[in-house]
Amino acid sequence: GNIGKMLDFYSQFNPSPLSIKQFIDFGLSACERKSFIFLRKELPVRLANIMKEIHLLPENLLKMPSVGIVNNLYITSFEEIIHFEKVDVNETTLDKFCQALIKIRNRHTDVVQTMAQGVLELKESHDVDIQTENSIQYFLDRFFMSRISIRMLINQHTLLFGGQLNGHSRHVGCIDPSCDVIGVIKDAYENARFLCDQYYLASPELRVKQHNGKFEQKLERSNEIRIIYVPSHLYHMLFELFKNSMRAVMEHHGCDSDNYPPLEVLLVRGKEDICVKISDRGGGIPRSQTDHLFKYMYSTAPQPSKSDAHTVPLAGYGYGLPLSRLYARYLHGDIVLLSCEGYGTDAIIYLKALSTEANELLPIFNKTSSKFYRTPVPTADWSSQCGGGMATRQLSMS
Ligand SMILES: N#Cc1c[nH]c2ncccc12
Repeated sequence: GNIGKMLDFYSQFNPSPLSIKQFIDFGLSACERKSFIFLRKELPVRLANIMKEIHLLPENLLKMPSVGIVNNLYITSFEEIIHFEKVDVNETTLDKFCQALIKIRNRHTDVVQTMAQGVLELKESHDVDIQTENSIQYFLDRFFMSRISIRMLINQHTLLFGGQLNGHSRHVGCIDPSCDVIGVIKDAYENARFLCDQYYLASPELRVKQHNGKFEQKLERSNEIRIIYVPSHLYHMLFELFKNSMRAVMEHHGCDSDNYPPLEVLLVRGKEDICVKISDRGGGIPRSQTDHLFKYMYSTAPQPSKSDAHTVPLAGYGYGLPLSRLYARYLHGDIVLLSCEGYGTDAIIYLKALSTEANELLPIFNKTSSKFYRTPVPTADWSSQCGGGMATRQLSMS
């Protein structure tokens, strides 16, 4: 129908990534009209790009009830936004636009859980082959990244122009131009520790060290490490990693031990990277398992209902790790897990040190992405099957 035509039209455009610097400069000049003109085009472009990709999903997932629900949410929101395409720019339409954005943000609050429910419905109703699993991993990374970016644009506009006064805060929308990384680390640790104490009646201590490679000579002003970043994203990543590290330490050292090895956090500012390394002595995991922690299919298990969620030890894995890695990658950072099975795990959050390099990383709907869903799993080009082959016989001849 008409929606189909509008989707085709807007999905022809590539999303326009913004840098943190552009978010800041735009926010400081704070012109609601310019923001409206940009968003009434950019939001439909980002929505249309990911909506077209939903229809490339493996048939079995696409027909799951929960995926249908999410698809309808996107159609409703897309229709509401393109309504502003032709309106005159005046006080009234600017206010209506803000209200529409808030309504859309609320409508999509539970989309992550609903998609996880869709994956669960698929796991419980079909066998899932490797190709389907690869397509789901590829899609959900792009789908959740697109959602992170759309919510970022909506938050900036509603925070800057939604009427709430900024008070004396120096924040520009949800961006802190001078984010105190150590402060966010301590906040996330204290809140994860609270959950840990509630469940295990104990928790590992925290040791924080920092090395500011930028100020080699000690005489520099302050060697505090501050970056231009989105504190809520940084908090989300740290809170998730601290929960998982604490759970590993408490499960590995048995609940009777009275002193647990502390979590050691190292914060380093380099020329290109800011690193936050969380090291735990929680016994680690085998190398073969590490990848699974970032897999949506592996991380999807019947989630405890809201009521008993707090009884599960710091809640399964869920999508916390894959989502945290997407938050890091959204502004060209990353999260890497390096485990030594039998000893412990290092989790490293990489952030861009330069705000000019911290650009949005956005999925693009095009031939390349479409082809990914159709390409069969490549035939093996490395072999490790032992026994029976000629090579083995030759070896036995020698
Ligand atoms: N994220 C994270 C983790 C941090 N430490 C861990 N130990 C076992 C399994 C996962 C983790």
